[in-house]
Amino acid sequence: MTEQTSVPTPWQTPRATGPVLSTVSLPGSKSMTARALVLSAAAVKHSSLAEPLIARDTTLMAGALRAMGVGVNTAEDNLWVIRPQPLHGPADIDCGLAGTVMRFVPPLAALATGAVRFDGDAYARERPMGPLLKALSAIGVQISDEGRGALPFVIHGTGSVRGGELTVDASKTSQLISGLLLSAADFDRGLVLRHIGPPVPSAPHIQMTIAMIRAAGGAVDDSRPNVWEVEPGQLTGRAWEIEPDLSNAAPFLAAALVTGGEVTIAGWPHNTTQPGDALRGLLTEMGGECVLDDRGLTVKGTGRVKGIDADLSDVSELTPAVAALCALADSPSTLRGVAHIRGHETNRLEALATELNRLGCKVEETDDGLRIAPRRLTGAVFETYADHRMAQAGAILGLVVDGISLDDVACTTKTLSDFPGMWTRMLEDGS
Ligand SMILES: O=C(O)C1=C[C@@H](OP(=O)(O)O)[C@@H](O)[C@H](O)C1
Ligand SMILES: C=C(OP(=O)(O)O)C(=O)O
Repeated sequence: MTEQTSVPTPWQTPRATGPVLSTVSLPGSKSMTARALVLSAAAVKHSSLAEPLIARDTTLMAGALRAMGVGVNTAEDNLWVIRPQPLHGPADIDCGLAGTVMRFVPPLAALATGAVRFDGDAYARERPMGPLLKALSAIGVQISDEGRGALPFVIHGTGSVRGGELTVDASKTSQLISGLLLSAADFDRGLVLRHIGPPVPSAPHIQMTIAMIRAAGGAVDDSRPNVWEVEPGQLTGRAWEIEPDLSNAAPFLAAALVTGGEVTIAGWPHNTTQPGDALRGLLTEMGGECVLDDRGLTVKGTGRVKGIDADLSDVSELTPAVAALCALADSPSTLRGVAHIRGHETNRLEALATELNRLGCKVEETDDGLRIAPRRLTGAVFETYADHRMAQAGAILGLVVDGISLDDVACTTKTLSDFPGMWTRMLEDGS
């Protein structure tokens, strides 16, 4: 595994000295790696993951499965091998700050025998878990959470889950739907899951879940709006090929936009369920020129960024990078549809407003997003709130604003093992 480049704290983000010209290879998708691991653990035969993401979130996911008895061999960086075993407690699961671990593992743990205890980082205890715990209780799973509806909690598995009809409110996170669907083929009656409430965010991530369950041999009916049905049945093991993480492409492509450079992300898939694919449209609207060809996705900027009015509900994890671009744009922007990112790694709307305002931008939080009026920015410490995407947003700004430093860049290991090294190498390639 690549080690994180040793960097001082605070980290002075590097300033671009000219247009950034680089080709970047990104590690595997966090979301696909997490799903492939869970589906492999629930399968009847062994599976492999080619080019998995090796970063904190996926290492914690591998650890969670191992703790319940699954054979997870990560000795080869580019080929992990998963051997399913009967799931059992007692087990302690560290969720870190990973939404995927805290939402995808509890339904699987409910299929184990014994007690499986979940906890995580300080802020993980603030992230929305109540609706998932309520949903699991409603299908017969015994949970001790002392009424908190949050981490820490214990799932007392009996080796089977009834499943059947279930109604949830997944407006706070799509991961509630994905987590339940990923284990539902192993529930006695499968699952008929119905969402009632404000719209579910991050719809492409649900499509990714469905596509991957089908690829593992599961039967999913998603023909009715807000209803997902998984038939009970056995999942097969398979060879998963993990695509590059397109959400992590955001800061690198943004570098082309703000410096008038040209950045290629190698191996960009031509067909994908990853929400990061929407960067092509977003960055075009913001003034870039995007070309998808055999080399990958190339974004060329002019150095001039246009403000946008955009509903980011499908691609909410891109909000910090897009907000950084908006702060550097030549016209105001409105970002909508992302109220729920107040429950991401930190309250991202509040954090973005605070940090961008600290640099001199004029940012207002709305009910479901941000209004951003660009101003001349001046350098300061950009606080990351342990959030990898806040750190990436700060790094984008630091390319063109003197004197920006991040209080903590190590938080980027959540989804990239060496963001500072990759960022510095991108600038060394040509700028
Ligand atoms: O299922 C997934 O892999 C994810 C779903 C989304 O969560 P929300 O629905 O909470 O936004 C996304 O923001 C997160 O980074 C990854
Ligand atoms: C929201 C995110 O992560 P998580 O999977 O922890 O929810 C993210 O990576 O932007």
